[in-house]
Amino acid sequence: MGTPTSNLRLLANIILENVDTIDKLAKEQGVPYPTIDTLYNGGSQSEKFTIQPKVLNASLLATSAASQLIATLKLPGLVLLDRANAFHVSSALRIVVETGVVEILREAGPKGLHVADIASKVGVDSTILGRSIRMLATHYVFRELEPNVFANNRVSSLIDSGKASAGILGSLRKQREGGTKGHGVTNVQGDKYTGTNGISALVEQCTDEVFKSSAHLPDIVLSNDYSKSAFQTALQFDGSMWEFFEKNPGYLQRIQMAMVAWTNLRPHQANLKGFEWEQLQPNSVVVDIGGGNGSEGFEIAKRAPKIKVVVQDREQTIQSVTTPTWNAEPDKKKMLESGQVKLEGQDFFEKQPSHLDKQVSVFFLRLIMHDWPTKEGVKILQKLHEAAAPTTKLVIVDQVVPYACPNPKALAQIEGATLIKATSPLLANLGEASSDVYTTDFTMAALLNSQERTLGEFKEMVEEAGWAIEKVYQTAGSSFSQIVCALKQ
Ligand SMILES: C[S@@+](CC[C@H](N)C(=O)[O-])C[C@H]1O[C@@H](n2cnc3c(N)ncnc32)[C@H](O)[C@@H]1O
Repeated sequence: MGTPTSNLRLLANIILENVDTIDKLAKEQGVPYPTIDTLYNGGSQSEKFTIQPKVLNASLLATSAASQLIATLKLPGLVLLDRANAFHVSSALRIVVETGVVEILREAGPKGLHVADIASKVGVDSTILGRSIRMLATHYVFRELEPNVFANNRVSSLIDSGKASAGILGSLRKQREGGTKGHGVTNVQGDKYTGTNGISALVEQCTDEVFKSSAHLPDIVLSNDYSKSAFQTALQFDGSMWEFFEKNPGYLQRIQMAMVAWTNLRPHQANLKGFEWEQLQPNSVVVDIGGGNGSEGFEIAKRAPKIKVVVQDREQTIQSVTTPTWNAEPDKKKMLESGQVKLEGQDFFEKQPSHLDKQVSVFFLRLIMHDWPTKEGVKILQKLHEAAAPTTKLVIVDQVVPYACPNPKALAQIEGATLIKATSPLLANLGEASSDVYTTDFTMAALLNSQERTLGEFKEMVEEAGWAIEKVYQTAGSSFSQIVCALKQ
Protein backbone atom coordinates (compact mmCIF):
# COMPACT_ATOMS: atom_id res chain seq x y z
CA MET A 1 0.00 0.00 0.00
CA GLY A 2 1.43 3.40 -0.92
CA THR A 3 1.65 6.34 1.46
CA PRO A 4 -1.72 8.13 1.67
CA THR A 5 -1.80 11.51 -0.04
CA SER A 6 -1.20 14.24 2.56
CA ASN A 7 -3.84 16.86 3.18
CA LEU A 8 -1.44 19.51 1.88
CA ARG A 9 -0.98 17.63 -1.37
CA LEU A 10 -4.76 17.10 -1.81
CA LEU A 11 -5.25 20.87 -1.56
CA ALA A 12 -2.31 21.59 -3.85
CA ASN A 13 -3.70 19.10 -6.40
CA ILE A 14 -7.08 20.88 -6.43
CA ILE A 15 -5.26 24.15 -7.11
CA LEU A 16 -3.21 22.62 -9.91
CA GLU A 17 -6.13 20.83 -11.57
CA ASN A 18 -8.16 24.01 -11.68
CA VAL A 19 -5.31 26.22 -12.81
CA ASP A 20 -4.74 23.67 -15.61
CA THR A 21 -8.41 24.01 -16.60
CA ILE A 22 -8.11 27.81 -16.73
CA ASP A 23 -4.79 27.74 -18.62
CA LYS A 24 -6.22 25.31 -21.19
CA LEU A 25 -9.30 27.49 -21.78
CA ALA A 26 -7.10 30.60 -22.00
CA LYS A 27 -4.88 28.92 -24.58
CA GLU A 28 -7.84 27.70 -26.65
CA GLN A 29 -9.37 31.19 -26.71
CA GLY A 30 -6.05 33.07 -27.02
CA VAL A 31 -6.86 35.25 -24.01
CA PRO A 32 -4.47 35.65 -21.07
CA TYR A 33 -5.86 35.57 -17.53
CA PRO A 34 -5.20 39.07 -16.09
CA THR A 35 -2.32 39.42 -13.63
CA ILE A 36 -2.73 41.25 -10.34
CA ASP A 37 -0.43 44.03 -11.68
CA THR A 38 -2.63 44.94 -14.66
CA LEU A 39 -5.29 47.63 -14.32
CA TYR A 40 -8.93 46.55 -14.16
CA ASN A 41 -10.88 47.03 -17.37
CA GLY A 42 -14.28 45.38 -17.18
CA GLY A 43 -14.70 45.57 -20.97
CA SER A 44 -11.41 43.79 -21.78
CA GLN A 45 -11.33 40.27 -23.22
CA SER A 46 -9.26 39.14 -20.24
CA GLU A 47 -11.76 40.32 -17.63
CA LYS A 48 -14.65 38.90 -19.65
CA PHE A 49 -12.76 35.59 -19.75
CA THR A 50 -12.56 35.48 -15.92
CA ILE A 51 -16.34 35.43 -15.59
CA GLN A 52 -17.08 32.69 -18.11
CA PRO A 53 -18.90 29.99 -16.11
CA LYS A 54 -16.23 27.28 -16.59
CA VAL A 55 -13.41 29.67 -15.69
CA LEU A 56 -15.29 30.99 -12.69
CA ASN A 57 -16.04 27.48 -11.41
CA ALA A 58 -12.38 26.53 -11.64
CA SER A 59 -11.24 29.77 -10.00
CA LEU A 60 -13.67 29.29 -7.10
CA LEU A 61 -12.40 25.78 -6.41
CA ALA A 62 -8.76 26.93 -6.69
CA THR A 63 -9.46 29.91 -4.38
CA SER A 64 -11.11 27.65 -1.84
CA ALA A 65 -8.19 25.20 -1.88
CA ALA A 66 -5.55 27.95 -1.86
CA SER A 67 -7.03 29.73 1.12
CA GLN A 68 -7.40 26.45 3.02
CA LEU A 69 -3.77 25.68 2.17
CA ILE A 70 -2.68 29.06 3.55
CA ALA A 71 -4.75 28.59 6.71
CA THR A 72 -3.08 25.20 7.16
CA LEU A 73 0.50 26.26 6.40
CA LYS A 74 0.48 29.57 8.26
CA LEU A 75 1.07 29.21 12.01
CA PRO A 76 -2.32 29.19 13.76
CA GLY A 77 -1.29 32.06 16.03
CA LEU A 78 -0.64 34.22 12.99
CA VAL A 79 -3.91 33.18 11.32
CA LEU A 80 -5.66 34.23 14.52
CA LEU A 81 -3.85 37.60 14.66
CA ASP A 82 -4.83 38.26 11.05
CA ARG A 83 -8.48 37.60 11.82
CA ALA A 84 -8.44 39.62 15.05
CA ASN A 85 -6.87 42.64 13.35
CA ALA A 86 -8.72 42.55 10.01
CA PHE A 87 -10.43 45.87 10.83
CA HIS A 88 -7.16 47.77 10.28
CA VAL A 89 -7.39 46.93 6.59
CA SER A 90 -10.79 48.67 6.52
CA SER A 91 -9.29 51.77 8.17
CA ALA A 92 -6.50 51.93 5.62
CA LEU A 93 -8.97 51.48 2.78
CA ARG A 94 -11.18 54.35 3.94
CA ILE A 95 -8.13 56.62 4.26
CA VAL A 96 -6.99 55.96 0.69
CA VAL A 97 -10.44 56.11 -0.90
CA GLU A 98 -11.49 59.39 0.72
CA THR A 99 -8.13 61.00 -0.10
CA GLY A 100 -8.48 60.15 -3.81
CA VAL A 101 -5.27 58.08 -3.87
CA VAL A 102 -6.65 55.80 -6.59
CA GLU A 103 -7.48 58.75 -8.87
CA ILE A 104 -4.14 60.46 -8.12
CA LEU A 105 -2.29 57.27 -9.02
CA ARG A 106 -4.32 56.87 -12.21
CA GLU A 107 -3.24 60.38 -13.23
CA ALA A 108 0.40 59.58 -12.29
CA GLY A 109 0.45 56.61 -14.71
CA PRO A 110 2.50 53.38 -14.66
CA LYS A 111 5.57 54.90 -12.98
CA GLY A 112 3.50 55.58 -9.85
CA LEU A 113 4.01 58.41 -7.39
CA HIS A 114 6.00 58.98 -4.22
CA VAL A 115 3.80 59.10 -1.14
CA ALA A 116 5.21 62.54 -0.19
CA ASP A 117 3.76 63.91 -3.46
CA ILE A 118 0.43 62.18 -2.90
CA ALA A 119 0.24 63.50 0.69
CA SER A 120 1.07 67.08 -0.31
CA LYS A 121 -1.76 67.09 -2.88
CA VAL A 122 -4.19 65.74 -0.30
CA GLY A 123 -3.01 67.64 2.75
CA VAL A 124 -2.60 64.69 5.12
CA ASP A 125 0.37 63.23 7.02
CA SER A 126 2.52 61.32 4.55
CA THR A 127 3.71 58.68 7.04
CA ILE A 128 0.30 57.26 7.91
CA LEU A 129 -0.83 57.62 4.30
CA GLY A 130 2.21 55.62 3.10
CA ARG A 131 1.65 52.99 5.78
CA SER A 132 -2.00 52.71 4.73
CA ILE A 133 -1.11 52.16 1.09
CA ARG A 134 1.64 49.68 2.03
CA MET A 135 -0.68 47.65 4.25
CA LEU A 136 -3.12 47.48 1.38
CA ALA A 137 -0.35 46.55 -1.08
CA THR A 138 0.44 43.66 1.29
CA HIS A 139 -3.17 42.57 0.80
CA TYR A 140 -2.85 42.88 -3.00
CA VAL A 141 -4.57 46.28 -3.28
CA PHE A 142 -1.96 48.70 -4.90
CA ARG A 143 1.70 47.98 -5.70
CA GLU A 144 4.82 49.41 -4.10
CA LEU A 145 7.15 49.86 -7.09
CA GLU A 146 10.10 51.12 -5.07
CA PRO A 147 10.28 52.34 -1.48
CA ASN A 148 7.30 54.68 -0.93
CA VAL A 149 6.42 54.85 -4.63
CA PHE A 150 3.00 53.37 -5.27
CA ALA A 151 0.87 52.51 -8.30
CA ASN A 152 -2.58 51.08 -8.89
CA ASN A 153 -3.13 47.41 -9.60
CA ARG A 154 -6.08 45.30 -10.75
CA VAL A 155 -7.87 45.56 -7.39
CA SER A 156 -7.23 49.22 -6.49
CA SER A 157 -8.11 50.43 -10.00
CA LEU A 158 -11.58 48.90 -9.61
CA ILE A 159 -12.29 51.61 -7.00
CA ASP A 160 -11.50 54.37 -9.52
CA SER A 161 -14.47 56.76 -9.67
CA GLY A 162 -13.35 57.89 -13.13
CA LYS A 163 -13.38 61.49 -11.91
CA ALA A 164 -10.42 63.90 -11.82
CA SER A 165 -8.60 63.75 -8.48
CA ALA A 166 -9.22 67.50 -8.14
CA GLY A 167 -12.95 66.77 -7.83
CA ILE A 168 -12.44 64.15 -5.10
CA LEU A 169 -10.10 66.50 -3.23
CA GLY A 170 -12.63 69.33 -3.58
CA SER A 171 -15.20 67.09 -1.84
CA LEU A 172 -12.68 66.30 0.89
CA ARG A 173 -12.10 70.04 1.41
CA LYS A 174 -15.85 70.66 1.73
CA GLN A 175 -16.11 67.72 4.10
CA ARG A 176 -13.41 69.27 6.30
CA GLU A 177 -14.86 72.77 6.11
CA GLY A 178 -18.26 71.50 7.26
CA GLY A 179 -16.54 70.00 10.33
CA THR A 180 -17.79 66.91 12.11
CA LYS A 181 -21.54 66.52 12.36
CA GLY A 182 -21.60 64.80 15.73
CA HIS A 183 -20.45 61.53 17.18
CA GLY A 184 -19.23 59.24 14.41
CA VAL A 185 -21.14 61.15 11.72
CA THR A 186 -19.12 62.06 8.62
CA ASN A 187 -19.96 65.16 6.64
CA VAL A 188 -20.53 63.05 3.49
CA GLN A 189 -20.55 65.00 0.20
CA GLY A 190 -23.10 63.01 -1.80
CA ASP A 191 -22.57 64.68 -5.20
CA LYS A 192 -19.10 63.13 -5.34
CA TYR A 193 -20.64 59.77 -6.34
CA THR A 194 -22.95 60.86 -9.16
CA GLY A 195 -21.87 59.55 -12.54
CA THR A 196 -19.63 56.85 -11.02
CA ASN A 197 -20.08 53.07 -11.09
CA GLY A 198 -20.78 53.25 -7.35
CA ILE A 199 -17.82 51.16 -6.22
CA SER A 200 -16.07 54.01 -4.35
CA ALA A 201 -19.43 54.74 -2.66
CA LEU A 202 -19.72 51.10 -1.62
CA VAL A 203 -16.16 50.92 -0.29
CA GLU A 204 -16.67 54.16 1.68
CA GLN A 205 -19.99 52.98 3.08
CA CYS A 206 -18.42 49.68 4.24
CA THR A 207 -15.39 51.33 5.79
CA ASP A 208 -17.28 54.24 7.39
CA GLU A 209 -20.73 53.64 8.90
CA VAL A 210 -20.70 49.83 8.58
CA PHE A 211 -17.26 49.56 10.20
CA LYS A 212 -18.19 51.98 13.01
CA SER A 213 -21.42 50.09 13.64
CA SER A 214 -19.77 46.67 13.57
CA ALA A 215 -17.47 47.76 16.41
CA HIS A 216 -20.61 47.97 18.64
CA LEU A 217 -22.20 44.69 17.55
CA PRO A 218 -20.48 42.42 20.11
CA ASP A 219 -21.64 44.68 22.98
CA ILE A 220 -25.22 44.34 21.78
CA VAL A 221 -25.01 40.57 21.38
CA LEU A 222 -23.31 40.11 24.77
CA SER A 223 -25.84 42.31 26.59
CA ASN A 224 -28.68 40.57 24.70
CA ASP A 225 -30.33 44.00 24.37
CA TYR A 226 -31.44 44.69 20.79
CA SER A 227 -33.52 47.77 21.62
CA LYS A 228 -30.93 49.86 19.72
CA SER A 229 -29.05 48.62 16.68
CA ALA A 230 -25.27 48.82 16.53
CA PHE A 231 -25.75 51.57 13.89
CA GLN A 232 -27.93 53.64 16.25
CA THR A 233 -25.36 53.18 19.03
CA ALA A 234 -22.38 54.09 16.83
CA LEU A 235 -23.97 57.20 15.33
CA GLN A 236 -25.94 58.12 18.44
CA PHE A 237 -29.20 58.31 16.53
CA ASP A 238 -32.55 57.13 17.84
CA GLY A 239 -34.53 56.81 14.59
CA SER A 240 -34.19 54.12 11.93
CA MET A 241 -31.21 53.99 9.57
CA TRP A 242 -33.46 55.22 6.73
CA GLU A 243 -34.55 58.22 8.83
CA PHE A 244 -30.88 58.94 9.53
CA PHE A 245 -30.17 58.92 5.79
CA GLU A 246 -33.05 61.28 5.14
CA LYS A 247 -31.62 63.72 7.71
CA ASN A 248 -28.16 63.33 6.16
CA PRO A 249 -28.71 63.45 2.39
CA GLY A 250 -25.02 62.83 1.61
CA TYR A 251 -25.35 59.40 3.23
CA LEU A 252 -28.57 58.75 1.31
CA GLN A 253 -26.88 59.51 -1.99
CA ARG A 254 -23.92 57.34 -1.01
CA ILE A 255 -25.98 54.28 -0.10
CA GLN A 256 -28.08 54.55 -3.25
CA MET A 257 -24.88 54.63 -5.34
CA ALA A 258 -23.47 51.75 -3.28
CA MET A 259 -26.51 49.75 -4.41
CA VAL A 260 -25.54 50.43 -8.03
CA ALA A 261 -22.10 49.02 -7.23
CA TRP A 262 -23.60 45.65 -6.37
CA THR A 263 -24.67 45.56 -9.99
CA ASN A 264 -21.22 46.54 -11.27
CA LEU A 265 -19.10 44.42 -8.94
CA ARG A 266 -20.03 41.13 -10.50
CA PRO A 267 -21.21 39.87 -13.86
CA HIS A 268 -24.47 41.75 -14.22
CA GLN A 269 -26.42 38.89 -15.75
CA ALA A 270 -26.02 37.23 -12.38
CA ASN A 271 -28.59 39.57 -10.86
CA LEU A 272 -31.13 39.12 -13.58
CA LYS A 273 -30.25 35.62 -14.68
CA GLY A 274 -33.04 33.15 -14.22
CA PHE A 275 -36.51 34.61 -14.33
CA GLU A 276 -37.49 35.12 -17.97
CA TRP A 277 -38.82 38.67 -18.06
CA GLU A 278 -39.14 38.47 -21.84
CA GLN A 279 -41.72 35.69 -21.49
CA LEU A 280 -44.20 37.93 -19.65
CA GLN A 281 -47.29 38.89 -21.66
CA PRO A 282 -47.33 42.44 -23.14
CA ASN A 283 -48.58 45.01 -20.59
CA SER A 284 -47.83 42.69 -17.65
CA VAL A 285 -47.01 44.77 -14.60
CA VAL A 286 -43.79 44.25 -12.64
CA VAL A 287 -43.48 46.19 -9.38
CA ASP A 288 -39.96 46.85 -8.13
CA ILE A 289 -40.63 47.03 -4.37
CA GLY A 290 -38.19 49.34 -2.54
CA GLY A 291 -36.59 49.92 -5.93
CA GLY A 292 -34.25 52.71 -4.72
CA ASN A 293 -32.92 54.62 -7.69
CA GLY A 294 -34.60 52.09 -9.98
CA SER A 295 -31.44 50.61 -11.51
CA GLU A 296 -32.93 47.10 -11.56
CA GLY A 297 -36.37 48.28 -12.68
CA PHE A 298 -34.56 49.91 -15.60
CA GLU A 299 -32.75 46.69 -16.53
CA ILE A 300 -36.01 44.74 -16.44
CA ALA A 301 -37.80 47.37 -18.56
CA LYS A 302 -34.94 47.23 -21.10
CA ARG A 303 -35.05 43.44 -21.25
CA ALA A 304 -38.83 43.32 -21.74
CA PRO A 305 -39.90 46.52 -23.52
CA LYS A 306 -43.54 45.41 -23.79
CA ILE A 307 -44.17 45.13 -20.06
CA LYS A 308 -44.87 47.92 -17.58
CA VAL A 309 -42.62 48.55 -14.58
CA VAL A 310 -43.57 50.44 -11.44
CA VAL A 311 -40.63 51.46 -9.23
CA GLN A 312 -41.79 52.02 -5.67
CA ASP A 313 -39.87 53.41 -2.72
CA ARG A 314 -40.37 55.74 0.22
CA GLU A 315 -41.85 59.06 -0.93
CA GLN A 316 -38.67 61.01 -0.10
CA THR A 317 -36.40 58.60 -1.96
CA ILE A 318 -38.66 58.74 -5.02
CA GLN A 319 -38.68 62.55 -4.88
CA SER A 320 -35.05 63.27 -4.03
CA VAL A 321 -33.15 60.36 -5.62
CA THR A 322 -35.19 58.28 -8.07
CA THR A 323 -37.00 61.02 -9.99
CA PRO A 324 -33.92 63.24 -10.55
CA THR A 325 -31.93 60.16 -11.66
CA TRP A 326 -34.58 59.15 -14.22
CA ASN A 327 -35.06 62.68 -15.49
CA ALA A 328 -31.29 63.13 -15.93
CA GLU A 329 -30.73 60.06 -18.11
CA PRO A 330 -32.27 60.14 -21.62
CA ASP A 331 -33.02 56.37 -21.87
CA LYS A 332 -34.77 56.42 -18.53
CA LYS A 333 -36.62 59.65 -19.23
CA LYS A 334 -38.00 58.13 -22.45
CA MET A 335 -39.44 55.21 -20.48
CA LEU A 336 -41.16 57.63 -18.09
CA GLU A 337 -42.54 59.70 -20.94
CA SER A 338 -43.86 56.66 -22.82
CA GLY A 339 -45.54 55.38 -19.63
CA GLN A 340 -43.55 52.13 -19.69
CA VAL A 341 -42.15 53.02 -16.26
CA LYS A 342 -43.84 54.77 -13.38
CA LEU A 343 -42.12 55.98 -10.20
CA GLU A 344 -44.33 55.77 -7.15
CA GLY A 345 -43.97 56.73 -3.48
CA GLN A 346 -45.22 53.71 -1.50
CA ASP A 347 -44.39 52.35 1.94
CA PHE A 348 -44.09 48.57 1.63
CA PHE A 349 -45.64 48.06 5.05
CA GLU A 350 -48.84 49.64 3.72
CA LYS A 351 -51.57 48.20 1.47
CA GLN A 352 -50.64 48.38 -2.25
CA PRO A 353 -52.54 51.16 -4.14
CA SER A 354 -55.86 50.16 -5.68
CA HIS A 355 -54.61 50.53 -9.29
CA LEU A 356 -52.27 47.59 -8.60
CA ASP A 357 -54.69 45.39 -6.67
CA LYS A 358 -54.76 41.91 -8.35
CA GLN A 359 -53.09 43.50 -11.40
CA VAL A 360 -49.46 42.59 -10.79
CA SER A 361 -47.63 39.78 -12.61
CA VAL A 362 -44.44 39.98 -10.57
CA PHE A 363 -43.47 41.63 -7.32
CA PHE A 364 -39.70 42.04 -7.52
CA LEU A 365 -37.65 42.68 -4.37
CA ARG A 366 -33.91 43.15 -4.69
CA LEU A 367 -31.94 43.58 -1.47
CA ILE A 368 -35.08 44.24 0.56
CA MET A 369 -35.61 41.13 2.67
CA HIS A 370 -32.08 41.28 4.05
CA ASP A 371 -32.81 44.75 5.47
CA TRP A 372 -35.41 43.42 7.88
CA PRO A 373 -35.66 41.01 10.78
CA THR A 374 -37.86 38.03 9.89
CA LYS A 375 -40.96 39.37 11.69
CA GLU A 376 -40.99 42.54 9.53
CA GLY A 377 -39.99 40.55 6.43
CA VAL A 378 -43.12 38.43 6.87
CA LYS A 379 -45.25 41.61 7.15
CA ILE A 380 -43.86 43.00 3.86
CA LEU A 381 -44.55 39.73 2.06
CA GLN A 382 -48.06 39.49 3.55
CA LYS A 383 -48.93 42.94 2.13
CA LEU A 384 -47.86 41.72 -1.32
CA HIS A 385 -49.82 38.51 -0.80
CA GLU A 386 -52.96 40.58 -0.08
CA ALA A 387 -52.57 42.41 -3.42
CA ALA A 388 -51.61 39.31 -5.42
CA ALA A 389 -53.71 37.65 -8.14
CA PRO A 390 -53.68 33.81 -8.22
CA THR A 391 -50.89 33.79 -10.84
CA THR A 392 -48.71 36.55 -9.33
CA LYS A 393 -45.08 35.58 -8.79
CA LEU A 394 -42.72 36.91 -6.20
CA VAL A 395 -39.08 37.23 -7.27
CA ILE A 396 -36.68 37.84 -4.42
CA VAL A 397 -33.10 38.74 -5.27
CA ASP A 398 -30.92 38.44 -2.21
CA GLN A 399 -27.93 36.50 -1.09
CA VAL A 400 -28.52 32.90 -0.05
CA VAL A 401 -26.14 31.94 2.74
CA PRO A 402 -24.71 28.49 2.10
CA TYR A 403 -24.50 26.09 5.02
CA ALA A 404 -20.96 24.93 5.80
CA CYS A 405 -22.34 21.41 5.28
CA PRO A 406 -24.39 19.91 2.40
CA ASN A 407 -28.04 21.04 2.08
CA PRO A 408 -30.54 18.95 4.08
CA LYS A 409 -32.85 16.69 1.99
CA ALA A 410 -35.96 18.92 2.20
CA LEU A 411 -34.06 21.81 0.61
CA ALA A 412 -31.98 19.79 -1.84
CA GLN A 413 -35.29 18.89 -3.55
CA ILE A 414 -36.00 22.53 -4.50
CA GLU A 415 -34.93 23.09 -8.11
CA GLY A 416 -31.60 24.94 -8.22
CA ALA A 417 -30.88 24.62 -4.48
CA THR A 418 -27.36 23.19 -4.77
CA LEU A 419 -24.78 25.14 -6.79
CA ILE A 420 -21.29 23.66 -6.64
CA LYS A 421 -20.50 20.30 -5.08
CA ALA A 422 -17.29 20.78 -3.07
CA THR A 423 -15.23 17.65 -2.56
CA SER A 424 -13.25 16.81 0.60
CA PRO A 425 -11.14 18.33 2.09
CA LEU A 426 -12.76 21.62 0.93
CA LEU A 427 -15.43 23.27 3.04
CA ALA A 428 -18.94 22.64 1.64
CA ASN A 429 -19.44 26.41 1.23
CA LEU A 430 -15.96 26.81 -0.41
CA GLY A 431 -14.73 28.94 2.53
CA GLU A 432 -12.88 32.05 1.40
CA ALA A 433 -14.35 31.70 -2.11
CA SER A 434 -17.77 32.66 -0.72
CA SER A 435 -16.67 34.89 2.17
CA ASP A 436 -18.59 37.95 0.90
CA VAL A 437 -21.98 36.57 1.88
CA TYR A 438 -20.94 36.16 5.51
CA THR A 439 -19.56 39.70 5.72
CA THR A 440 -22.77 41.10 4.21
CA ASP A 441 -24.72 39.13 6.80
CA PHE A 442 -22.79 40.92 9.56
CA THR A 443 -23.33 44.26 7.81
CA MET A 444 -27.07 43.66 8.01
CA ALA A 445 -26.79 42.71 11.68
CA ALA A 446 -24.77 45.84 12.50
CA LEU A 447 -26.92 48.30 10.52
CA LEU A 448 -30.41 46.98 10.96
CA ASN A 449 -30.51 44.07 13.41
CA SER A 450 -31.31 42.06 10.28
CA GLN A 451 -29.63 39.29 8.33
CA GLU A 452 -28.84 37.37 5.15
CA ARG A 453 -30.64 34.03 5.13
CA THR A 454 -30.02 30.39 4.37
CA LEU A 455 -32.45 28.71 1.98
CA GLY A 456 -34.11 27.05 4.98
CA GLU A 457 -34.69 30.48 6.58
CA PHE A 458 -36.12 31.88 3.32
CA LYS A 459 -38.47 28.89 3.04
CA GLU A 460 -39.84 29.41 6.55
CA MET A 461 -40.25 33.17 6.07
CA VAL A 462 -42.06 33.11 2.70
CA GLU A 463 -44.32 30.24 3.81
CA GLU A 464 -45.39 32.16 6.90
CA ALA A 465 -46.52 34.99 4.57
CA GLY A 466 -48.49 32.63 2.30
CA TRP A 467 -45.95 32.07 -0.48
CA ALA A 468 -44.01 28.94 -1.55
CA ILE A 469 -40.59 28.66 -3.19
CA GLU A 470 -40.86 27.22 -6.71
CA LYS A 471 -37.31 27.52 -7.92
CA VAL A 472 -33.94 29.04 -7.07
CA TYR A 473 -31.52 30.47 -9.61
CA GLN A 474 -27.95 30.68 -8.37
CA THR A 475 -24.84 31.76 -10.25
CA ALA A 476 -21.29 30.65 -9.49
CA GLY A 477 -19.22 33.59 -8.30
CA SER A 478 -22.21 35.62 -7.16
CA SER A 479 -23.96 34.90 -3.91
CA PHE A 480 -26.93 36.82 -5.31
CA SER A 481 -29.70 34.38 -6.02
CA GLN A 482 -33.18 34.67 -7.43
CA ILE A 483 -35.84 32.95 -5.40
CA VAL A 484 -39.05 32.56 -7.41
CA CYS A 485 -42.21 32.03 -5.37
CA ALA A 486 -45.89 31.51 -6.13
CA LEU A 487 -48.91 31.63 -3.84
CA LYS A 488 -48.83 28.69 -1.42
CA GLN A 489 -51.53 26.14 -2.30
C1 LIG B 1 -30.95 48.06 0.13
S1 LIG B 1 -31.89 49.23 -0.73
C2 LIG B 1 -32.30 48.33 -2.21
C3 LIG B 1 -32.67 49.22 -3.34
C4 LIG B 1 -32.98 48.51 -4.66
N1 LIG B 1 -33.99 47.48 -4.53
C5 LIG B 1 -31.73 47.94 -5.27
O1 LIG B 1 -31.56 46.72 -5.27
O2 LIG B 1 -30.90 48.73 -5.77
C6 LIG B 1 -33.37 49.19 0.19
C7 LIG B 1 -34.44 50.14 -0.29
O3 LIG B 1 -35.59 50.00 0.54
C8 LIG B 1 -36.19 51.28 0.66
N2 LIG B 1 -37.10 51.29 1.81
C9 LIG B 1 -36.79 51.25 3.13
N3 LIG B 1 -37.91 51.26 3.88
C10 LIG B 1 -38.95 51.32 3.02
C11 LIG B 1 -40.37 51.33 3.17
N4 LIG B 1 -40.93 51.28 4.39
N5 LIG B 1 -41.13 51.37 2.07
C12 LIG B 1 -40.58 51.40 0.82
N6 LIG B 1 -39.24 51.39 0.61
C13 LIG B 1 -38.44 51.34 1.70
C14 LIG B 1 -35.00 52.20 0.82
O4 LIG B 1 -35.32 53.55 0.56
C15 LIG B 1 -34.03 51.61 -0.19
O5 LIG B 1 -34.16 52.19 -1.46
